[in-house]
Amino acid sequence: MTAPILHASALTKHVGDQPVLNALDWQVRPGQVIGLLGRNGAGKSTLLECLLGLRESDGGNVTAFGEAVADLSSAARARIGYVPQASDLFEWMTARQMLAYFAALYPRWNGARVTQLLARWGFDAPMCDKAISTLSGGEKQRLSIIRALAHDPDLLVLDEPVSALDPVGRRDFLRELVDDVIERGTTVVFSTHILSDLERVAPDVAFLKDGKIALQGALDELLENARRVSGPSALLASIKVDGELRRTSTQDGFTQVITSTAGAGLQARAAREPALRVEALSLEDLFVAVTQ
Ligand SMILES: Nc1ncnc2c1ncn2[C@@H]1O[C@H](COP(=O)(O)OP(=O)(O)OP(=O)(O)O)[C@@H](O)[C@H]1O
Repeated sequence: MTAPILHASALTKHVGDQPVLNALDWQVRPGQVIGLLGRNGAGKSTLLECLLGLRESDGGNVTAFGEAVADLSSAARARIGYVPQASDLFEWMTARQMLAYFAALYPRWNGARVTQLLARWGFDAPMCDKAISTLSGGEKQRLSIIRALAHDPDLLVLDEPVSALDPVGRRDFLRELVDDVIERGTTVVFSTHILSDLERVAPDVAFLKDGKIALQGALDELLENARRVSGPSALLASIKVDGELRRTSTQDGFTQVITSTAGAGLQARAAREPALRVEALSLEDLFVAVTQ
């Protein structure tokens, strides 16, 4: 098996007294495209920052391209593109000046791609010469994405990359991600709350919950196998449900179980027990079941 591009083991991080990452283990392999999901405050940004060595962890090990992220070489850094949740652009510069600054820093800089993206994403000459501080939130987010893609990174990490984009901007970004970035084999990790976007681009999803990756897998397999099983509590108490993620019972004797891996046995049992219902889940159902 190929070596992981990102590898976290027993990664622990507190913010103040609050534990955010709790002995988290995670591997991202070359060419994977993973959507990172979790509730607000689950620690997605903290995790992405720790994975890139932008935030010091309290314990555990993290490597990127086989190197400890706390001491990442400039060659490894040059292989990473990162779009943070909050803008870290040089607000006092113009877009043109900032991109020229980064072009001089990176050994691999795809000027043709930058020109093409600027033109496609509405950065005409006057906009390229405006101070970044005067750009709108969505314009800054597009510029941040262009900067992250400009050096043809092998690993692209995006923290809610479309949060400030309008529907046209989102569609353009997703098209770029699918048709170009993913097509060339770039490894991508991105957090998002927009599940429909994720269903369009990410073959794999990972759910962050209680400081750990609670569930990860190929999105189509998860959706194919996850089920809501419901029926009388007495009946469900007698059934072993593999891959159980969540079980809730009402006072009037009704139980609902969410499972990530409904097997053929459960389906066969449901066919024999009219009181037992087995239903497919949407990604939103699965998100609620895993992260609540
Ligand atoms: N600089 C900080 N000061 C205080 N608390 C912080 C700081 N950064 C993060 N936290 C806390 O750490 C926890 C994880 O935050 P983080 O931003 O990583 O979550 P998230 O999953 O990215 O959230 P969201 O989906 O809302 O962006 C939250 O409870 C947050 O309040």
